[in-house]
Amino acid sequence: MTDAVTLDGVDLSYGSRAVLSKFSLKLGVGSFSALLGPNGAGKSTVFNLIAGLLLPDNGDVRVMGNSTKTSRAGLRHVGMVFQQSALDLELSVVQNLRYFAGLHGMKKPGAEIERLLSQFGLEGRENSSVRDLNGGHRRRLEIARALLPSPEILLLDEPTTGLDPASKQAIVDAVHAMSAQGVTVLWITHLLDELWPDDDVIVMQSGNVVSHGSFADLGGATGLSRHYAGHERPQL
Ligand SMILES: Nc1ncnc2c1ncn2[C@@H]1O[C@H](COP(=O)(O)OP(=O)(O)OP(=O)(O)O)[C@@H](O)[C@H]1O
Repeated sequence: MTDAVTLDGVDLSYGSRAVLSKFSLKLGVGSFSALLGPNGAGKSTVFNLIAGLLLPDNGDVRVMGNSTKTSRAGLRHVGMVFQQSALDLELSVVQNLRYFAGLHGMKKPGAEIERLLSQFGLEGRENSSVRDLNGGHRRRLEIARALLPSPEILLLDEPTTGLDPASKQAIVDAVHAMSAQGVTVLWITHLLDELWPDDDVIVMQSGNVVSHGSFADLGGATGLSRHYAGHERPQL
């Protein structure tokens, strides 16, 4: 499988605090990878390196073959959904999407906006103010927004935190469907019930990958919860 993302021998420190040391990881095109690990393991640091928001001190991060150190070209391919909302509450659903499309130089985004509104169950809410949407619909809009420029890679940092089960399921299903269509997904989560048997699971601890395999091969939720620590179990 061709790699959409490679981190090769990456060192990353915040001041004197070394978080990643000789860290390597590959994400194949169209793979769905869940990045798990206790608080402070380095998950968001990996996310930010792939997003180009951080550059490695040493080593290389490549996105669609382009090193983030020398080229921004690969980053055109990356959509991001952060824990914190990036939506403008004062604008309507469609205004948020049109504004984002403009930032990405999309000339005629109408058809793509309509397709995404339908895919994420937001038809009929085009003109609603984001302020009036519930948390589940806001998250769906956030993901639709990230997908608008048709990124080949989608990074999501705990996108379902705080959502009701139906909204959570809708997002989990939609993002898995994107991956089946060839989008490479990296999904940071603490919630094992969001994972499907064939998902690639990467468990980090203290800046290292300590387990890597399919969700099924790592023993599913039962097997992983013995080893993996989320918010609930701080020991790995
Ligand atoms: N800007 C920063 N300055 C200094 N230290 C930082 C900074 N960002 C992260 N860290 C530290 O780097 C380590 C890794 O943090 P990171 O946010 O990548 O972990 P994480 O696995 O995403 O954690 P969480 O699940 O809490 O989001 C932690 O010890 C954190 O305190």
